Amino acid sequence: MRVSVVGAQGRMGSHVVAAVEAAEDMQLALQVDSSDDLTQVSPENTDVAVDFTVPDVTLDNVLTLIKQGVNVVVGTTGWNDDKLAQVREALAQAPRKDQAVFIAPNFAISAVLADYFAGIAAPYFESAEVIEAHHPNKLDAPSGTAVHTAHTIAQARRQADCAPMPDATVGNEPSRGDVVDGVHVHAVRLRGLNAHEEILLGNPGEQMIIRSDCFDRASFMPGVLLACRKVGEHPGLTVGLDQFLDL
Ligand SMILES: NC(=O)C1=CN([C@@H]2O[C@H](COP(=O)(O)OP(=O)(O)OC[C@H]3O[C@@H](n4cnc5c(N)ncnc54)[C@H](OP(=O)(O)O)[C@@H]3O)[C@@H](O)[C@H]2O)C=CC1
Ligand SMILES: O=C(O)C1=N[C@H](C(=O)O)C[C@H](O)C1
Repeated sequence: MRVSVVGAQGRMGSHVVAAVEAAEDMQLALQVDSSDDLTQVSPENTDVAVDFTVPDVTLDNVLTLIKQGVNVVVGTTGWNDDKLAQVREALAQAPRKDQAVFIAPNFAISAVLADYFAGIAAPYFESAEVIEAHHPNKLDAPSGTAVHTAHTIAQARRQADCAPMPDATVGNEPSRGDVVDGVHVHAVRLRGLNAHEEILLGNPGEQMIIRSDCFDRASFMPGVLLACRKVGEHPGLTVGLDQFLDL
């Protein structure tokens, strides 16, 4: 499998380059950075392109790669329903019928399972809030993972017909964090940290905390390689590594 890496010199991209080089069933094809022409990536040299760039450019990159006729694995954050709809539309007009795009807010197994467990637990608690903590070089806030977890919690609570969460705060106090799909999300940026998430769940007299700590970017690599191997088996758009695990 020939894998090209877009954003190859970045913190994640450089790890992906090394992981692909070390994988016996993969061959590193092109390394693309911000000054390079993305249209050099094509089916002649690439089976899967992996994008770890920045939230502002990832949609355009994916649309270009779809037109180029290659499958895409995306780890970059910044996705919303409108952007995902544009990807689906582009895939419907793609050069190949079986073309595939896979987007994951997080490739680490601890984070994927934390999100999954949060969905199971959320209907059993009156309150749920998310705290994410990252290295201070991160551009976006809250993290893509925390946004995804907030939607997971909200969806599980809607399905279970839960009552609104108790909260007597008057007005939209910034100190209560961002509100994503009705769930409060708090973002910390601290030197020394990498990528961490806590899901706090509360009932009268009890609390449960689900926590994921990614101390090193090595934690994301098995998920990235799994996605490269699986993406071709799932034509269309797939979101979330949980879709490729037997959960
Ligand atoms: N899904 C997951 O598991 C994970 C997701 N992430 C996400 O991945 C993204 C990247 O994170 P990180 O590696 O830390 O960020 P970095 O800033 O270290 O890397 C981004 C890289 O993308 C390059 N770049 C910018 N624009 C383009 C472009 N148009 N074409 C090609 N390359 C471009 C940058 O180059 P230059 O500096 O020259 O502009 C830079 O090398 C973020 O959105 C982050 O949240 C991070 C970790 C795990
Ligand atoms: O920027 C990062 O570092 C990370 N970004 C992703 C996110 O925003 O959720 C995944 C992980 O948290 C690391």
